[in-house]
Amino acid sequence: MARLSSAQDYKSLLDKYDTWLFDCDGVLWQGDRLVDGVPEALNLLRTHKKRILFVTNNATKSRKSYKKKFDQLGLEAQVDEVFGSAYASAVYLSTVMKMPKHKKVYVVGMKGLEEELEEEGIQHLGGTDPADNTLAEFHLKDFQPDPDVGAVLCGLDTSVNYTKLSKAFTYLRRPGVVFLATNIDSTYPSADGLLPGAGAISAPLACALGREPLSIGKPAETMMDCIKAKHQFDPTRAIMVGDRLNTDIEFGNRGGLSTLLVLTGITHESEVVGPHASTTVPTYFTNSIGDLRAAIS
Ligand SMILES: O=C(O)[C@H](O)[C@H](O)COP(=O)(O)O
Ligand SMILES: [Mg+2]
Repeated sequence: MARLSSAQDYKSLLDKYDTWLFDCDGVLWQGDRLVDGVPEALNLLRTHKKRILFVTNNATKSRKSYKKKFDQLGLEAQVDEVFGSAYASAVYLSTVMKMPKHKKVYVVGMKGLEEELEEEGIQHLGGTDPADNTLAEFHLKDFQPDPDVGAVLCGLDTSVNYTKLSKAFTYLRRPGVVFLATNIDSTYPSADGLLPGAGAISAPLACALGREPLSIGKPAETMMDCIKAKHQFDPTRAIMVGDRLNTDIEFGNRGGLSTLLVLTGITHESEVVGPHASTTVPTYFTNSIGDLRAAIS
């Protein structure tokens, strides 16, 4: 593992890698606050004709709504450069699980997840339905489960409540209903600090059921398969830039890519160097992707 520091270090990255995969939360931004130097770093890569892909476990937005966020933040991005765990989950349901068209997904999650399911022609319930977004007492005797629900899909849901968890739990106790999570990140790096992540949304169901969900997002191969279905690239000349060791860096390492860990999100330097360092090791690490500006001649 190498700590990047000199301008030559960053210039050599430009020479070595043609394809750059960027995690979003904690790398490009924290919440809606852009990390300093990101526009210049991305523009530098565009100028050098590098292929750029955005690979996020955040399932609150669809690819189209991510494109709006990029536009609002003044960052160049195309919809087909964005791969979110909401999209990967919808593709998994339609092309890997091949869920029959009459079957439905009960969603514990937000609008972005529903939008991606709709794009893939998958029926869904729950999610942002006002009837499920309530703090009213849940009465099991009054609940008529939809017999066509074939899967429960959990993503980051800032409006999670006991009604949603109870409906999801009831569905998941039925034979053959699949338990899926867009991702199981433990925490979410907001602009003002850490908040519970998507993993904290599916954890209550895993506890109640005594079984874990199948997680689709990084570091799972499903996300890499989703990317490679649209973009062919040489992993030996590709680099994954991320802020979380057990998702981004593990994802890149498993895929045979080089990896660059940045310290603008979840991971602290003490987890990378020193006696308590993680066994998941990046190829390189640096403070911020904004440091890439040193390569601007
Ligand atoms: O809890 C979550 O869903 C994650 O913390 C978050 O959204 C991760 O997004 P990423 O860092 O993969 O862009
Ligand atoms: Mg991140």
